[in-house]
Amino acid sequence: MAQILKVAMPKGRIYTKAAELFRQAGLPIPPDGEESRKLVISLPEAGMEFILAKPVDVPTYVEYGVADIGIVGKDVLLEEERDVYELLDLGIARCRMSIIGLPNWQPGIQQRVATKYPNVASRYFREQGQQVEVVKLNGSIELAPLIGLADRIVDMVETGQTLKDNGLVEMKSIFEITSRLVANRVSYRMKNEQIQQLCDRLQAVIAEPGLQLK
Ligand SMILES: Nc1ncnc2c1ncn2[C@@H]1O[C@H](COP(=O)(O)OP(=O)(O)OP(=O)(O)O)[C@@H](O)[C@H]1O
Ligand SMILES: O=P(O)(O)OC[C@H]1O[C@H](OP(=O)(O)OP(=O)(O)O)[C@H](O)[C@@H]1O
Repeated sequence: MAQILKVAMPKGRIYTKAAELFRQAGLPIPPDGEESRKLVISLPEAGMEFILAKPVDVPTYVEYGVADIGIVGKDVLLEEERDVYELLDLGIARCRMSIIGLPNWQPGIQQRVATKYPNVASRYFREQGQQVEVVKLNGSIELAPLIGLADRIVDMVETGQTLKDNGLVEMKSIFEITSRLVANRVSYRMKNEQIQQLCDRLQAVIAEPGLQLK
């Protein structure tokens, strides 16, 4: 009898797209239950358990092995730098991480950058040889240049609507972002057959031409 495979799923934007991918791959997935507050959903007949987590916490659960595998945005992987094994680019929840500013931005003596991704931003500007002060915010990042907290931000851009509505411009795209399937290193060895099977099924769907999950 196979062991239970524990899957950390991010609540929010990624969930709906990941759930659709699982369905198309013929894999079990709990419904996108807005009406339920249940966070651990067992599907014993399928040999799986789903842990519904805050997206940023998925790599933590996987690194500690309380989840065997997880789905998470590349942005979070770059920021958190958890020791997990990246198995598959799912190609869903596609967006980009960009440097954004006011249209008239000029480099000043003191440069301040606001972001939800302080590690990624600090690394990026250091590599560029630019001295900037990085300020961590937790949301509505576009506010920062509008109200004078920072002269630029590092944030996600998908449709560009948020930028447009706030009169900001995308100065440079620094990373293409998609969601990834990650595994705990020990689980990957101990539950290799189950994980590989799931991976193969997802891979088959991702490889289908004309797949509309983006
Ligand atoms: N337009 C977008 N803006 C931000 N993230 C996006 C966008 N499109 C896709 N993503 C992906 O979705 C993930 C964010 O999902 P979501 O917005 O549900 O969570 P969150 O804002 O991190 O969580 P919470 O709202 O609980 O703090 C990102 O990590 C990224 O990989
Ligand atoms: O290019 P767009 O399609 O407009 O998407 C980008 C916006 O979406 C995200 O914000 P989110 O909705 O997660 O809110 P938050 O800023 O409060 O995190 C992101 O931080 C941008 O603000």
